[in-house]
Amino acid sequence: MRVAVPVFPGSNCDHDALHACGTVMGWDTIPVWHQETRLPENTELVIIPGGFSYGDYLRCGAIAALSPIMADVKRHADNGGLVLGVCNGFQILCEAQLLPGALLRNESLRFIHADVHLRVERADLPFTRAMKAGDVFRVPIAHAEGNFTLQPEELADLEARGGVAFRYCSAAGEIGEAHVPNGAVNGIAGITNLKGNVLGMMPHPERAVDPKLGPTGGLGIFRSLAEAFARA
Ligand SMILES: NC(=O)CC[C@H](N)C(=O)O
Repeated sequence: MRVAVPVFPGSNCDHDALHACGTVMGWDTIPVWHQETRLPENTELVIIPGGFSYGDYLRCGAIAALSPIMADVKRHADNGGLVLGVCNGFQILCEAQLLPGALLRNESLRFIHADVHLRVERADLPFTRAMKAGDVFRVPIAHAEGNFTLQPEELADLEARGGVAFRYCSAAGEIGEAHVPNGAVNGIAGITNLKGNVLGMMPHPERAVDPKLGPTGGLGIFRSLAEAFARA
């Protein structure tokens, strides 16, 4: 499987994505500077990494969404190619209108780093097919603007079409405001587009995949992608 990881000025989780996909999963993983206009030939998965692209100026992800490489990421997504946006990558995908909604400042107005639990809401996606609906996994968050929001009609539409991939929950899988770290509406931690080939999430699965470095709650997503490509 060939993975492209666009790198913007201020990205820092590109290295986590390269480690997870390259070292841990053994995939051919290529960093791509944001000024490039084409993804590498035969790219199957694009991971838009976390970080602080353009210093989070204007709004997180707003400037990166206009970077030259993003036109080719859109083409890749329009052709059904897989795109995973993590944290700042999720913010960039919303700003690029590849996903609906916006990430506002955390309700606490503070940067939060913590481990959270996520409940799988959709287990039929290329990103989740190795998991089951209702499964709970633990991954880290590290963000200042993870408070996902949508206009009420758009939110109703997102929920009705099953666009919510992951929700924050307790270790036992219970849903509720008490388990939402940032104020995100309906406890939404990750969403997918209509076709299910673009997924954005605030938590960092790519930081929880290597047993040498710590817990491996993020592996379900990478195993799902491996399965999706084995069957393709
Ligand atoms: N870890 C990240 O990608 C951080 C995203 C963004 N800079 C924020 O603080 O919300």
